[in-house]
Amino acid sequence: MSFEWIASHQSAKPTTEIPLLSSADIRAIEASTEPIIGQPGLMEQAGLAIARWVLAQAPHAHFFWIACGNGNNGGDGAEAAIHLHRWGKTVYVSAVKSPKSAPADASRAWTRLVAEGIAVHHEAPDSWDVCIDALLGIGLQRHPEPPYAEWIKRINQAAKPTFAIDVPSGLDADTGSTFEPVVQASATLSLVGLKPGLFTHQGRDVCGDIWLHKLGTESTTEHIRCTLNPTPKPLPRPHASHKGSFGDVAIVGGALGMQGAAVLAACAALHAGAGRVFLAFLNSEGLQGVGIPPDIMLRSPDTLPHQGLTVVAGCGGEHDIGHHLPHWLELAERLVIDADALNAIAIRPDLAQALVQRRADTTVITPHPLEAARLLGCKTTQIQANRLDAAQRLAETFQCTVILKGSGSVIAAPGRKPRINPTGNGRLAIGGTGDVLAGLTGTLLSQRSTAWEAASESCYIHGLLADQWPQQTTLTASRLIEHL
Ligand SMILES: NC(=O)C1=CN([C@@H]2O[C@H](COP(=O)(O)OP(=O)(O)OC[C@H]3O[C@@H](n4cnc5c(N)ncnc54)[C@H](O)[C@@H]3O)[C@@H](O)[C@H]2O)[C@@H](O)CC1
Ligand SMILES: Nc1ncnc2c1ncn2[C@@H]1O[C@H](COP(=O)(O)OP(=O)(O)O)[C@@H](O)[C@H]1O
Ligand SMILES: [K+]
Repeated sequence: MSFEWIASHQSAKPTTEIPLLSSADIRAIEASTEPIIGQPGLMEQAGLAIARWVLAQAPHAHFFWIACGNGNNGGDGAEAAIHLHRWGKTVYVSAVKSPKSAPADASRAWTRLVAEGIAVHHEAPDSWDVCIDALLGIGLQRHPEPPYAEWIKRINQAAKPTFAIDVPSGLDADTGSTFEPVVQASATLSLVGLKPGLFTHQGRDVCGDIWLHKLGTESTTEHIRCTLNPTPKPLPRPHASHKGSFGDVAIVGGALGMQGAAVLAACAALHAGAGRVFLAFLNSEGLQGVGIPPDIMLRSPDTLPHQGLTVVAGCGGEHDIGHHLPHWLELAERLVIDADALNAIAIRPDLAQALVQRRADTTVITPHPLEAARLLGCKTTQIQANRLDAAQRLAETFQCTVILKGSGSVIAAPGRKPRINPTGNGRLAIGGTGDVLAGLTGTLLSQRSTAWEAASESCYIHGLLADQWPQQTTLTASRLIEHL
C-alpha cells in the first residue's frame, strides 16, 4: 500500500504525465478488479488507507467526527472509523440515513462497524478535533440535500482540520464545478485515481493538499480522461547557434488606446528568448509613454517578413485585427491567436474556415472562458460547467491547439487527450497576464516542433512564475515578464 503526495496549496509540479480519471473510468476499473478470496475488498483497503492517512496528518487528535453519506463514500468512512476505534481514538460516526439503505459494500461496512460496538448517530456532534468528510464522493448528482447540506455547513463553520475522502463533498469530480454548499477540505485523499475536478475550475479552491492511494488498482490508457500537464524540460541553447536559431516572432495588435497589450506580448516574447521580436501596431497614434525596449523591431503590419515567422495576433486588436487576419491565417508559418482576433473569428465564418484549413499543429488559440463561449456560440457558464469538453470541442471545431485559460487551464488538440495545467493561481487574475501568455506561447511555438508542446510548456511556465512569486510583492503583467 502506498500514498502519493500530489499537490500542495492547490498547485502541483508533476515530473511525469499523471493520469486523471473520470467517474466512469473509476467505476470501470472497480468493475474489472477481481476480488481475491480471503483478501480485503476495495472498500476495506480504502478504510485502512484513510485511517492511516488521517492519523499521519493529525497524529495528536483524539475526537474524530466521521460524517458519512448514504453511498459507498459513507462506506469508506465506516471502514476508516473501525480502524481509528481499534487504535484507541474516540470516533463519533454520523450517518445521514439508516445504513440499511446503503449499497452492498457499504452495507457490509456498516454491519462490521456495529459489530465493533461503535454507535451510529444521526446528528452532528457539538465539537470535534478532526472531521473525516465521507458524505459524498463520485456519486454526487445535485446540490447536497438536508442533512448533507447542514453538516457541510457545520464542517466549514467549525474550521477544524477536515479530511475529504475521494473528493470534498459537493465537488463534481469530473468537471471541478461545485454545488452549494461544498466542503472546504484541509486535504483530500483521492482513491483509485486522481479526478479532473480536483485540478480545474472551482475544484482547486476546496481540496487542500491532494493525495492519492490507488488501492492496488492499475489504470490503462483507455481509462484515462486527461492528464496533468507535466513539468517541461528546458530546451538546450547550444554554443553553435545564432539569432536565427531561436525563432522570429511578430506581434500584430495594439489598436488605438490598446497598444500596451501588444507591448506586453512583445516583451514576453523577447524575455522568453526569441531570436528576434517584431512589433507591428495596428495603430501607432499616441504611443508616447509606452516603453518599448530597443531590442524590439518596430514594423508596420504590411512590412513584416513572412518566411519562418511566428505571428501572435490579437493582443489589443479591437476591430482592426479583423482586416489583417485573412492574410496571417493563410501565410503565417506558425500562429497564436488571442483576444480580439478570437472575437473576430467568432463572428466571421470566412475567418473560422481559414483557421480550420491551416496546416496541422501550427496554431494555438488562447481563449478565456468568455472568448471560448463566443467561439462556440454558448454561454460562459456552459464553458465553465465542463472545461475539458469545451476545450476539446474548440480543438475539434477549429482544428488547432487550444489553451482554455482560467484556474486549471485546459490544453486540448484534435485527437489527443487534454491536459490540465497544475500551475498558476489567483494572482494571475489581473489585466495583461493573458498578453504575456500569448507572447510566451509565440516564442515557444517558434522553437518547439509542435503547437501541442509549445502550448503545454507555455501554460506551465506562466503559472509557475505566479506560484513562485514572492508573497509580499504585487504581481503585475510587466513584472511577470521580467521573471521569464
Ligand atoms: N467505485 C469504486 O471503485 C470505489 C468507490 N469507493 C468510494 O465510493 C464512492 C462512490 O460511491 P457511490 O457511487 O455510492 O456514490 P456516493 O457515496 O458518492 O454517493 C451516492 C449516494 O448519494 C446520493 N446523492 C448524490 N448526490 C446527492 C446530493 N446532492 N444530496 C444528497 N444525496 C445525494 C445518491 O442518491 C446515492 O445514494 C467513491 O467516491 C469512493 O469514496 C471506494 O470504496 C473505493 C472504490
Ligand atoms: N484564478 C486564476 N488562477 C490561475 N490562473 C489564472 C487565474 N485567473 C487568471 N489566470 C490566468 O491569467 C491569464 C489571464 O488571461 P486573460 O483573461 O486573457 O487576461 P488579459 O486579457 O487581461 O491579459 C491566463 O493565463 C489565465 O489562465
Ligand atoms: K467526500
